Amino acid sequence: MIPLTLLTGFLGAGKTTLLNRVLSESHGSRMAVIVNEFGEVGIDGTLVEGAQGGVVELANGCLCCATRGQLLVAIHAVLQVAPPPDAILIETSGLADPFPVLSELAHSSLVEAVQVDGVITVVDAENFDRNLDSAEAAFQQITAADILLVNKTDLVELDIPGLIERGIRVLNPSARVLPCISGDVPLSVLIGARTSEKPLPTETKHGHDNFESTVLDASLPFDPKRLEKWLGALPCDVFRTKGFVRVTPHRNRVTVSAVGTRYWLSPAESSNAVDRLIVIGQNLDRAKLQAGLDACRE
Ligand SMILES: Nc1nc2c(ncn2[C@@H]2O[C@H](COP(=O)(O)OP(=O)(O)OP(=O)(O)O)[C@@H](O)[C@H]2O)c(=O)[nH]1
Repeated sequence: MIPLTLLTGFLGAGKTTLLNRVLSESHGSRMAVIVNEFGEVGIDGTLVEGAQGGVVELANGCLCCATRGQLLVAIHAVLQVAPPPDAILIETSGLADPFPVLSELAHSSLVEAVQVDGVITVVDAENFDRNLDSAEAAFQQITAADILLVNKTDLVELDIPGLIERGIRVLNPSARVLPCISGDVPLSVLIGARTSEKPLPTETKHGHDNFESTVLDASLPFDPKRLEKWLGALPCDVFRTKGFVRVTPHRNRVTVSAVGTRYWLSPAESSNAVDRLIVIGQNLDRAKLQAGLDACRE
């Protein structure tokens, strides 16, 4: 049986950051990674580095609904690669309810081949309350977890992780809770994380709480100062922005990542990425967002 880990957590909580950390530390182990994105265009597949067992990207819909059938196809495909991977890690979209995914794994033709090794949920310490207030999926991600990583503790006051842990305990008393920065926890903690077989709900209330995604064209170079100003003033309904753009003066490609109005720009590793931004949020005004971005051009 090949161990399968489900990595979940709300939009921008730090799942890909943790995944890359795990991959960089899991020397010698062939890990296959399946990444799922809510938006129609996948970015995470480009941002995942070093999966020796391969990376499969499932974009255009959430694993817990639209892309459901595709997950089994993807796992079967991963298992057919020779030699088969030592472990499989699935990063769900930030809006995924993990329970339907677990239920599908439990009832599928895969029960003889893979075994759920644990559900790891990354919690964004800076946006804990907001995320829980905005989406049912944020509750389900906490409830389903074997391990909860309270991430981004560098961005909050010292007493906040403790308060978050108390809140988590109400929803999930049995999980292990660990505070961290950039998913920095020992790999040994994440392996074999399953604490107990949680009963799967017979019915799940499903929906994405009016979340939607849109793609903004970013094909011309930007003035970095204007871009930063725009990112730092995005409307409050924008939860997550990510993608690639080119910036002046040398037209270097950078990775853009923003959670709410907190943003990160870093040199892009990938040379074959497309210059565009994916925006995920509620009540998105695409025309206004594109106009705002266009105004940041050089
Ligand atoms: N300051 C700080 N930044 C962090 C930490 N963890 C992650 N980040 C940053 O937060 C942003 C989002 O992190 P990701 O790992 O992409 O989050 P994600 O959960 O994969 O996001 P989605 O899959 O798009 O929902 C990135 O720009 C990270 O560099 C942390 O502990 N502290």
